[in-house]
Amino acid sequence: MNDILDKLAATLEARKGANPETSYVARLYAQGLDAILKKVGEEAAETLIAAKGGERGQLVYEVADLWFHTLVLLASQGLGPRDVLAELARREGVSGIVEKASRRES
Ligand SMILES: N=c1c2ncn([C@@H]3O[C@H](COP(=O)(O)OP(=O)(O)OP(=O)(O)O)[C@@H](O)[C@H]3O)c2ncn1[C@@H]1O[C@H](COP(=O)(O)O)[C@@H](O)[C@H]1O
Repeated sequence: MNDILDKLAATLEARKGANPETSYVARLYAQGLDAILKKVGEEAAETLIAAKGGERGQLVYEVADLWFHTLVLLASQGLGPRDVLAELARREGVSGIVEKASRRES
């Protein structure tokens, strides 16, 4: 399942030297962080609308757009999906309720 994430991450890295005329990703990089953040925000909003609309296929489509743009954001910051997967792995098995309570104690 991570194959596609690794492949996409490699493509996003390679696009750092690509032509913004021919590459959507290179265009986003060239537009800068605020433009990438704007797309992440838009895709998050479209995900909310899709979820409220109740059409499962549309929700998957919008979440794919959201994940894609967050991967562009990570790449722009020198990060990648493996960093996020490592964080999720670190959290694995720790209940959110327990984790939140431990934050209050410290
Ligand atoms: N997975 C994606 C992917 N998902 C979504 N998108 C693009 O993200 C944009 C989403 O924008 P919106 O949904 O807001 O639609 P829009 O209104 O057309 O967009 P805007 O005019 O608002 O920018 C569209 O242009 C989609 O085509 C993607 N573009 C590229 N990829 C991957 O990135 C690779 C590199 O792409 P290029 O850099 O373009 O070669 C591709 O081979 C794909 O694997």
